Amino acid sequence: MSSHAGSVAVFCGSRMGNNPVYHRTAQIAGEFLAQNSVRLIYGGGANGLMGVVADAAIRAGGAVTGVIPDFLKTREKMHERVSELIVTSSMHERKQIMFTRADAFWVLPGGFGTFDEMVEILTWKQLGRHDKPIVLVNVAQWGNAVLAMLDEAVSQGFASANARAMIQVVPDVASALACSAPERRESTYPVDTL
Ligand SMILES: Nc1ncnc2c1ncn2[C@@H]1O[C@H](COP(=O)(O)O)[C@@H](O)[C@H]1O
Repeated sequence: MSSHAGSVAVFCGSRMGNNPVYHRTAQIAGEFLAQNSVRLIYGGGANGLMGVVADAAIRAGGAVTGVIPDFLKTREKMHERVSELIVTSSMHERKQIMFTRADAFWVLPGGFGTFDEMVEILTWKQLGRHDKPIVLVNVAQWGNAVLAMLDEAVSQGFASANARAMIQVVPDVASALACSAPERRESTYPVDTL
């Protein structure tokens, strides 16, 4: 497994979305990580696509770390069957733990929370706080609008083309794994230096 990440943080929806392909993609992501001995790090809920990824990874015998803030335990239905469950006192702590533990980040279909997580991890990379792969799985073109927003920021002179290139876009999960080899591990920084 040396050519792949040892752990991948998956950002995705706490809802299922309207297209059945999103459910299938989340399932494939969980299975794929497990089959490739890559630990899944995720938000710790059993709801929506987040729950689907975790369930699929668990069923396939994979290692799963869920990281959930105490205030979301009920709302996002804390997953009881993950291999490791971390309950944090805040969203900030959740993000810090997910960031520190992941070797790469996958963005699967999701809503505002997913966008927040994606943009934050991208801006941390832009600021030189890490050099871990960030991969958006653009199944069914779900991410076109958010990608257009990034492109527009470059067109309008508010972001560099280099920063835009810090997020890779792939059509499916298999391609995401191929993009997730660790880059320069030593260049990861603790979030509290941000
Ligand atoms: N502001 C947020 N920062 C980090 N994570 C967040 C935030 N708001 C929601 N989230 C989490 O993201 C996932 C997915 O949310 P969706 O809105 O369904 O995409 C969920 O665990 C939220 O707690």
